[in-house]
Amino acid sequence: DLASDKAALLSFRSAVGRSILQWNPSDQSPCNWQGLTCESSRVTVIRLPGVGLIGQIPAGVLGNLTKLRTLSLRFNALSGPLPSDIASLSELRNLYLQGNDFSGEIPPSLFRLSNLVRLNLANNGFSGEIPVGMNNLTRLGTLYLENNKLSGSIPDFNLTNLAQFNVSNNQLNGSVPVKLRKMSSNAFKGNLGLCGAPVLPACPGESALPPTVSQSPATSPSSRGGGGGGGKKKKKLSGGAIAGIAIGAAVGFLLLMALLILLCRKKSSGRTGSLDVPAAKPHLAAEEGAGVPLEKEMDERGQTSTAAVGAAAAGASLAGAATANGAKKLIFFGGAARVFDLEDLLRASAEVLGKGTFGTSYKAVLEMGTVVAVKRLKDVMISEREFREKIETVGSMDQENLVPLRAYYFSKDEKLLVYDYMSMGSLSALLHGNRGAGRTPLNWETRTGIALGAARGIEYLHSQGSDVSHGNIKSSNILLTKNYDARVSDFGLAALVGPSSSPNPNRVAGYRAPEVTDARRISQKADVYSFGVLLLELLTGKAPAQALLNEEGVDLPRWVQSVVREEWTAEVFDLELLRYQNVEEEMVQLLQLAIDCAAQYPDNRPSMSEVASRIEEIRRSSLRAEQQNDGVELSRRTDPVDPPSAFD
Ligand SMILES: Nc1ncnc2c1ncn2[C@@H]1O[C@H](COP(=O)(O)OP(=O)(O)OP(=O)(O)O)[C@@H](O)[C@H]1O
Repeated sequence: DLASDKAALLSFRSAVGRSILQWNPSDQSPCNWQGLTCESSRVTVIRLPGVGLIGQIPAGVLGNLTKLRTLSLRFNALSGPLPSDIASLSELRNLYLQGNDFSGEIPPSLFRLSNLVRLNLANNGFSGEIPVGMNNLTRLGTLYLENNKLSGSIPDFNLTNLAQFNVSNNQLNGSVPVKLRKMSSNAFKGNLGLCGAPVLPACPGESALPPTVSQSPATSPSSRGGGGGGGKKKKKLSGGAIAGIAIGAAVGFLLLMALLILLCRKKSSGRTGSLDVPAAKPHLAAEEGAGVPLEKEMDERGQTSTAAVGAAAAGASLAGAATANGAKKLIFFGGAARVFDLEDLLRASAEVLGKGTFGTSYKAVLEMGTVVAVKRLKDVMISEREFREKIETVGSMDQENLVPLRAYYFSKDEKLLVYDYMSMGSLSALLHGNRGAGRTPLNWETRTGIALGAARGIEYLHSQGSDVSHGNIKSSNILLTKNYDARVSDFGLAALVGPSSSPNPNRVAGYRAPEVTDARRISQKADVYSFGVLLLELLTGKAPAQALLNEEGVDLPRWVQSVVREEWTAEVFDLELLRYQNVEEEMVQLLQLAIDCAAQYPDNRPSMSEVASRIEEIRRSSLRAEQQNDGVELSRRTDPVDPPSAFD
């Protein structure tokens, strides 16, 4: 009953939180104590993330809280073994203990908790093997065990609901069970002895083995200690054979990569360039011939000479760009200074930025050092007059959160759009591009600033008329200046191109509102939905379904709603945001706004101006929270230097 819950909590407090938890023992009920939730006069939720709990949880304490459904003690300094009486918490659904100093084995009794849905033991010092008993947790959807000292092989899990899984940075070895190989490759990295999953080395003799048989440590590619254990002598591979297999596999892999790169280069020398560009730094034409002058490519139109292919690999080109027939000129918008002409543009060296719905985008570095982004449109079916009319409308849109269209070129064969080059790339690249060690985390202030900028850009577009919408809001269309100011790109282009170029359903699937069945029938409310998904992406750090090439994404609105329904709101946030404890309230407010935007029925979604003012208010309130808590560091990144712009 509640009295025994209270007694257990007080024992817990005196063991690990005496000076931290301001729980008043003379209160009759513990239900109003910090971090607790009660239901039907029992404690059902303990949520004490990052409050400074320290020490060992004694046995016989937590086990008394028999109605507990959620226990979150993440990011504290709890140590020692996990008490085995946790097994008495038969109603427990969510156990979050990541970011502590727990040690010892994962207690097998944990696997009696058959209601467990989420188990996060990451970033601790757990050792020993992952118990096979995990298979009893049939409802388990999340299992995070990364950054521990777990050894042995991964048991052959048969958990049908498991959607989130990570065992990276342990000491595991052997073959990754077949059912887990669909998980992201990041889930297994940092375990020198694992094989079989994407990116990991292939398991030696894999094809000869039944796919679910785990490799013994002695046969894993990097087994330590010479494979002495086991005692089974038959067919044991010699050290030489293992080395041979490993070298063979490595050489094979390198050859495959070389072949792929060659294919990609061939592709990028074609008329329309290629998406598959190496992540090359900008090249000036003068620099060791790394970039290809556009003009040269123009002369060689249609021909894929070896020289062009080779050069295009380092600095791709606007191959086959405009036939500069003298009469045609670059048309500049507004008051933009005509600092270069078509000739300059064609002589610039170019690098493919990517291939999108409307064509291929290039970064072009002009001889005078000016950098611009050039979009080469494909499938423009409308007449020249119509094109000029429509592009004039796009060019006249002038708002600080839009990527300005500076100029265009129109000829029968070629349509080019010239934009300011955004040096920090897209929000998509920033969020998902480099999750490795060298990554600078994106702080709360920067994220909300980007959200606000993007919202204002879209709000401006919507203010141009009730039938004006963007139609393709997604994180790769939110570009960033050197100060991380957001600029919306790709607006107004849908009207220029033919039906075959309407946004590829697969590439926008994760952002598309449920009512949009024809990608060309877009609306302002559909933009709001896409923006809601973008907010969820900013908050969770997860990519929406199909937003990233080669990587699975998440149906963000559905996922977030399911987590929030289970009162686990705090768990949706990107780990990088968890350090900003003082703005938790604002994070939840922004999450609520995202959910409102992604409402199923268009009429229930707010307008973009309401969205922008709600973000503004959230930012104001974060600022107040920050000022009250000036111990928390919310410093901005060091600003990198932009290349010179022609239009500053
Ligand atoms: N002005 C620009 N400055 C810097 N990078 C840009 C610029 N315009 C586009 N890019 C980058 O070039 C790449 C290709 O962009 P593009 O707009 O052609 O396609 P997309 O945004 O990937 O897809 P879609 O056309 O479906 O929106 C993207 O990574 C984008 O971030």
